[in-house]
Amino acid sequence: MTATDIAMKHAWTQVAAEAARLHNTHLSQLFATDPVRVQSLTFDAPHLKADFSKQRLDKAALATIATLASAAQFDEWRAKLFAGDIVNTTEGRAAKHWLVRAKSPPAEVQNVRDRMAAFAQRIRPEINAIVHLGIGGSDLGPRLVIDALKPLRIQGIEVRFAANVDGADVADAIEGLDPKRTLLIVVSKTFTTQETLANAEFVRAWGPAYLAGATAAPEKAVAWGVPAENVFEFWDWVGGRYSLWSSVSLVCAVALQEGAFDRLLNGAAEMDNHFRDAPFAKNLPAISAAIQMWNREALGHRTYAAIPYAERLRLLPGWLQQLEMESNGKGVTRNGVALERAASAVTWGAAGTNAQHSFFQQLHQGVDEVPVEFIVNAGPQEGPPSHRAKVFANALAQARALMVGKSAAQAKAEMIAKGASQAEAAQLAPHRGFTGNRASTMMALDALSPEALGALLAFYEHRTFAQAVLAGINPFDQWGVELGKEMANALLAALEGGNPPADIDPSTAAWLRQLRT
Ligand SMILES: O=P(O)(O)OC[C@H]1O[C@H](O)[C@H](O)[C@@H](O)[C@@H]1O
Repeated sequence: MTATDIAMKHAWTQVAAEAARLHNTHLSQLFATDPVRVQSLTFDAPHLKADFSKQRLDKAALATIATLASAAQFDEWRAKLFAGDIVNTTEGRAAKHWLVRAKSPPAEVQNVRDRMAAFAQRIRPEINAIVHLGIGGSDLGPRLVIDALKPLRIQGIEVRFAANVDGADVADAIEGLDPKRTLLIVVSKTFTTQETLANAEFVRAWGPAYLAGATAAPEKAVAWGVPAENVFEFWDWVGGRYSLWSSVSLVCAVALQEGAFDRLLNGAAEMDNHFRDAPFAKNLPAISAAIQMWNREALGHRTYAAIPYAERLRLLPGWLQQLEMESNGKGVTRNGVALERAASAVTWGAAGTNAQHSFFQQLHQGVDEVPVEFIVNAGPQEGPPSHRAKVFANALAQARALMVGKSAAQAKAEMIAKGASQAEAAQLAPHRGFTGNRASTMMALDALSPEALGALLAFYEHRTFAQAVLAGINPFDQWGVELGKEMANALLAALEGGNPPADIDPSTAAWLRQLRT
């Protein structure tokens, strides 16, 4: 065991003791004993405010997690990230996604930005549609940004995305478009991804007039047929799920109004400065990481739900899912030692208020507690002005209901007051009671501007990194996706008429026989 491992083990004993102290404390009680709880557990960062007062922890618990952060060498790892040191140790790479959005980037980054802007200006008058093909990190980020910033979209340019290798996706993507006025953008860091290349072959054969690519393997894109002048590079030091700031978002540079993409980068850079410079105790991504870790590793909540109460952020949970689960869904420490506790929870969610009418039932009355992260847009909103208060009322009500609940006795009394008989009320009370005491965070963006969106997404990137540091893992590799890819290649050959692999198991063999084309 290294000295760091020993220090972290010791700090964990203290964190676990704090968790045991607070395990049976009702959230409402925490407010009763601390009149300044809201102020002391609300944190600000550029464009973003977060209130953690409805989480099951107090200042003492947070201070204990801070000792874990120093045992885990949080300051040192953060410095390494921003120094461009090799933090992705299994692949021998830096993780410099922050450099791609820097205010004064190096020449190679600025050069691509300038080429993207020039390309955007040149191509806009020629097209009325863009088909963006990519998957995972080459899809989820730009898809979210295009959806979130719809009011800033250029009129007259339709944007379609396809990722899935189920042909329905790409068939939908070109449906009704005029190839003579369509720009196809093929996005793949490696330019080897089966799904993206299969979709790209199909759309290229359909005959789009314009073709561009975004990749960290420009020679492969050119060999595939993208004109060299339309290949926009990014670099192996930008992880796929951290890449939306790069040429991966060429679609945003073209389809959003002039300057919007730069504003997104600027907002992210503001969050970078905050994360880089603020001490742990005032650092929003770091504190939020500590709370994520507290919920997962100290209190044992296996999942959490991210619920944006903003329709324009409806794609946020999907993007966040890849970011967090592909980064921190790991089983060993940086040194390859099996983890004693999980490094991250299952991330899932959907936009409110829709989510209230589908799965919130379980959040309120299911046996397992699922911490919820609410995100609201406190700035101007689109559509009918009277809707604004309704969105906020619902978000606040859900968070409050999760916390305060309603006892069976209270439910019974309410029913009797409304005229139910004693027997009927007694029978229904257990069904109509809520345990409450369920944790949530309330976060607010100052607007749904490109800057605020950039800051929010960068906040999540840094939180993911900070959580990885607290868990002692490498968040920048994804070896777990490789095995399935290798097997898919072998099975594809068998499905297309070749022999099944010699070591095939009986179940897969039976399915191969059934599904063979
Ligand atoms: O951008 P690409 O090289 O096509 O990769 C697309 C995606 O596929 C891989 O399987 C990885 O798991 C993702 O991290 C990546 O974003």
